[in-house]
Amino acid sequence: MTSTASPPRQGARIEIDSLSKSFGSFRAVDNLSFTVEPGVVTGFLGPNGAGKTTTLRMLLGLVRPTGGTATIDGQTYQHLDNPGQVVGSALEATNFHPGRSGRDHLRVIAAAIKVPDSRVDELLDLVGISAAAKKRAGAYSMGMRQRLGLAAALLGDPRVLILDEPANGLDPEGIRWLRGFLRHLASEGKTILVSSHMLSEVEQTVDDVVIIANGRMVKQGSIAELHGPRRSLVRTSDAEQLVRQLAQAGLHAQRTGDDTLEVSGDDPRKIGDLALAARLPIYELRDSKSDLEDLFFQLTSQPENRNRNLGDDDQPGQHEGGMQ
Ligand SMILES: Nc1ncnc2c1ncn2[C@@H]1O[C@H](COP(=O)(O)OP(=O)(O)OP(=O)(O)O)[C@@H](O)[C@H]1O
Repeated sequence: MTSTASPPRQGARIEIDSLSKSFGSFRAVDNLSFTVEPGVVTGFLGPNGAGKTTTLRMLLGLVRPTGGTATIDGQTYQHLDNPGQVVGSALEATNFHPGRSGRDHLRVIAAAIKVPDSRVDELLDLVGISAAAKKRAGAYSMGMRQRLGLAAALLGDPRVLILDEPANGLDPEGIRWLRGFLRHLASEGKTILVSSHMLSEVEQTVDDVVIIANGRMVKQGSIAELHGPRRSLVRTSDAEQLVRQLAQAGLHAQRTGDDTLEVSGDDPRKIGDLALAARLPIYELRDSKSDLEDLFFQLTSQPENRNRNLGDDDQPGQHEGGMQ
């Protein structure tokens, strides 16, 4: 494939390759490898202390890896030509001068990354906080701080957006707004990596997931893959008989309760028709979705993945400022 044949891509791929970080004898990130593609929203998930923020900080050149590499568009953050216009990030919703207004906070960043002041009002409007533009950011609610952080991340119209727990502190309406907003940015071809410690919080926002626990990879794939093949739940008067009836028609079904069964496949009409032919009433027929939060818990709480912070002796040292 020649590069001239491919259309220009707005996004840039993030590549994490054998990345590790130790703080003293504590391995916060342990040989992690994954890629994040443009044009989709990727969730970076793991329980508290799993190593998400440390990984993001290495990607942003704020923490020095003990081993491996973290690159954006093939370059480490330090080697990017114009980092402010390649990658925008919001790591902490409190990372601003509390006495400064929201607008002034954005102006300072705009000047630093050489973006015209006009972008500031544009972004305040886009994230829905223009009415509070002149208020002290210190008086903002958590949700408003999240929006301000997002505006700051987007000032340079970056191709890559990295957000640490952006849904924290947002009310249901805010989460809904964020979902639509991130989906829109992804549809423009941006690369979006969003961390969260709750799969249910981002389940409807992300297309792909990277799940880590205890600094290590647990699972990577699409949300659809996590859900597994489609299944239907059926409630009827005689589950055993319906299982037999469906089996004769080549459908795989198994009883899951006194009057319920689960059928593999994706044709509820066929199930309904077969039940009618067998003169069995249908009391309920619906998609049987796996509970992703349960799955997330199972994946991350296996003994080998259980978080060392929650009860181990091998405790990390104090956090330090600056490059670590
Ligand atoms: N500077 C540091 N010094 C010592 N230990 C650290 C330092 N930074 C992080 N850690 C430890 O590394 C582990 C991973 O922390 P990290 O903040 O990356 O996790 P996280 O997945 O982002 O968790 P959370 O969801 O709680 O933010 C934790 O045990 C944390 O205490």
